[in-house]
Amino acid sequence: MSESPEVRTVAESDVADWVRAMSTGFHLAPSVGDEEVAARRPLFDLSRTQGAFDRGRCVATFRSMPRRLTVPGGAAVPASAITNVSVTATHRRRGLASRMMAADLAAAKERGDAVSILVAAEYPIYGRYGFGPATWVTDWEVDVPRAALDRRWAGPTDGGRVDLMPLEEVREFGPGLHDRVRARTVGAIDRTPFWWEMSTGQRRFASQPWTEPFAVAHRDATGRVDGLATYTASEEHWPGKLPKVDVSVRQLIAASPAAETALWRYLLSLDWVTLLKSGHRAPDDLLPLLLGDPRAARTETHADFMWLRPLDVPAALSARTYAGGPAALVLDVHDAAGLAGGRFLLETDASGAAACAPTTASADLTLSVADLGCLYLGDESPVRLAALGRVSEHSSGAARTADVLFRTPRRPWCPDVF
Ligand SMILES: CC(=O)SCCNC(=O)CCNC(=O)[C@H](O)C(C)(C)COP(=O)(O)OP(=O)(O)OC[C@H]1O[C@@H](n2cnc3c(N)ncnc32)[C@H](O)[C@@H]1OP(=O)(O)O
Repeated sequence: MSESPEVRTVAESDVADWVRAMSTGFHLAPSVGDEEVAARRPLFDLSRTQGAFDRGRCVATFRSMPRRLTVPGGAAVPASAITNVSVTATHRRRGLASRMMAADLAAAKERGDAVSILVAAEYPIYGRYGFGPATWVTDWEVDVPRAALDRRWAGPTDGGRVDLMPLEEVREFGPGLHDRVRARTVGAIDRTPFWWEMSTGQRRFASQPWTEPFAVAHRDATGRVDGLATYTASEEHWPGKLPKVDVSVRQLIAASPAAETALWRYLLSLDWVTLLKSGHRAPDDLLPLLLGDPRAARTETHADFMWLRPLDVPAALSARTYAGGPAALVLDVHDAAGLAGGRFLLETDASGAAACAPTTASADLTLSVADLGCLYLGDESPVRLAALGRVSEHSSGAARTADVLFRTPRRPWCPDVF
């Protein structure tokens, strides 16, 4: 075997080769034009962008970005969001991804990030690095004619209204609305100006063909924008003279159930539309139960989505709120990488607030840092993990106590691919 490639942060002069390597690793294209490199360049913080170089050529890519992650109770914790992890096929399974991951996690820990997050391309990759699936997604396809909804729907009847909106206005209203939605959505992350420019066509990548979406906003009775949906429609077909159009939702965010309901009703009442593709939603999204016949919403995808790795257990656990307090629980967290493990006392009060600090008291529960990642946003059940043998109970009923404390009434949801 040839000598081991050099793993390091990239310099400005490496960027084009790094983008080419990432494009190769993701099977996008073997070469990348200057225009595409320039379009992607604002995304990279070079101090957080790593590459592996073999004889001067980039063969592996990895970068991370600062994000704020909403946790139960509405606080946002500093998160290191990992993306663009790729190793060229000729260099796989030699530990390159592991070396870049170790360097990035150590830097995130050093910076004081509470957690690292990522969207896993494949389930088996990231558990070994201490990540566990913290949010899941469901995509539905609604057979609209079978949805048993009144097709005479003509807009909200509670004083709200639904209006189509040009994309310039989406850029104006979207960020403020998203901040409100994010504060009430456990698992959501902040969106950058770049995100809004990409999603509204102001910035484009040559490799990604652009279709301008329709945008529709919901305003409450006071006229304030409190919901936004963007969507595209397929070409229409007329089999047997019956109109047939698919609508694909790109995003649907809402700051109230009324806005969310009105936007789904609008989409489900579009004339000619026979199929509505929801895109990635929380598994307990309102959508199926808004239908007269929820079976008309067929689950197209149900899968893990955002994976989370605790880096600072006391900071992460004391940032969120808990149900059923006051309570105390000692967690023994195992972390093979030596970044976040230890024994911690979690104490919650009746308001849901918590303190968490290292302790020498005996443990109630033992679990891996990856399984703490599964529990952190409230999605997974400690009782279920105990049944699987992944959480060990040392005091009777401790898993059940943890279940009451950690789980949330609604499931966490990260609306964005990153
Ligand atoms: C957040 C994101 O960016 S997700 C995108 C991830 N990228 C992709 O899926 C693109 C295609 N795949 C790749 O580029 C590479 O295969 C990667 C990045 C997934 C892995 O890179 P490698 O350098 O081969 O990983 P590395 O050699 O460090 O492997 C470490 C361990 O993970 C295992 N592993 C790596 N990838 C996979 C996989 N896809 N499925 C199962 N196990 C895997 C290896 O077998 C190895 O196991 P071991 O420690 O028991 O020997």
